[in-house]
Amino acid sequence: MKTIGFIGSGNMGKAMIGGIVKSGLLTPNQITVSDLNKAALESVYNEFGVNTTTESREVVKDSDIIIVAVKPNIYDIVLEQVKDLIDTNKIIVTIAAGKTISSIESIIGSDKKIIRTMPNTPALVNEGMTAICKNKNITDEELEMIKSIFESFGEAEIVGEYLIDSVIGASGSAPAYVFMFIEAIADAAVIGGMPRAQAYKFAAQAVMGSAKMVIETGKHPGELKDMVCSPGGTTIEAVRVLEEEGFRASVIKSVVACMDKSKEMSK
Ligand SMILES: NC(=O)C1=CN([C@@H]2O[C@H](COP(=O)(O)OP(=O)(O)OC[C@H]3O[C@@H](n4cnc5c(N)ncnc54)[C@H](OP(=O)(O)O)[C@@H]3O)[C@@H](O)[C@H]2O)C=CC1
Ligand SMILES: O=C(O)[C@@H]1CCC=N1
Repeated sequence: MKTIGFIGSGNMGKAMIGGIVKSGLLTPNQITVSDLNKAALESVYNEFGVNTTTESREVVKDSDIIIVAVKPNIYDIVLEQVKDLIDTNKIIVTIAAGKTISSIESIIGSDKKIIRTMPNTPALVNEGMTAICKNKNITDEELEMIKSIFESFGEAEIVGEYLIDSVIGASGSAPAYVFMFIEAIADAAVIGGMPRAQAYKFAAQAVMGSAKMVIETGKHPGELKDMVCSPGGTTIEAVRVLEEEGFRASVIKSVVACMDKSKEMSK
């Protein structure tokens, strides 16, 4: 495996660095990370032992694959600062919402190798979900190699770039809504007298187990829901109130708002 560099080691950069190091796909000395935030840099050094620098240009010089993990609004600034060091052998990997392949090509050149991805923070615990797309300069072997990096901390699928807005709605941003769901279930359990830490454990394990059932049984989520609802029982009462309160409609509306924002950021 080649050397990897990260520009930015915040929430998403750190989750990916942690995922790669814990998987053993690369050793920490094959990874170089830059960040302007010294605390963030210290944190990845202390936890994962990777090489660190405050200079993005060092990252580009030292790495075959460069993952740009800064906020979308400073992507262009960072790329402008390093573009003269990007040759036609290096692979630039983006993870930002709203940064299309053509917008990156317009900064670093359409002759460069570019991969656009959308990962999510569960990468930190080896349960990431990443969508990957590429520009015309990436070979099939390179695409597979990049996919294997993302598979080192979860699942990865190659998609057409037109699907990226849906990916952000379904997996990139989704952990936030799932955490809110877990928090709300736990709040209710606390109302019932359960200690908070125990409530998070019960709610989170129920969400994880349910997700696993969807993936492993292949059954329709509605069928799995029906299996929990005993006639005249407790669950159907919760389902009745969720429907009255517009639970599914509000989730759909929220995810569509997320996708719309992604489209707007891509203009
Ligand atoms: N968070 C998530 O769940 C996901 C995020 N993404 C994408 O990942 C990208 C990063 O998001 P996120 O990790 O949440 O953001 P963070 O703000 O947590 O991380 C970005 C890091 O980059 C640092 N930074 C700022 N400017 C520079 C620079 N010029 N050179 C090097 N480092 C710099 C920031 O420092 P400082 O704090 O001082 O600004 C910060 O530590 C975004 O583009 C986002 O769209 C994609 C999927 C999921
Ligand atoms: O909120 C955001 O814009 C980023 C993209 C997906 C998750 N976080």
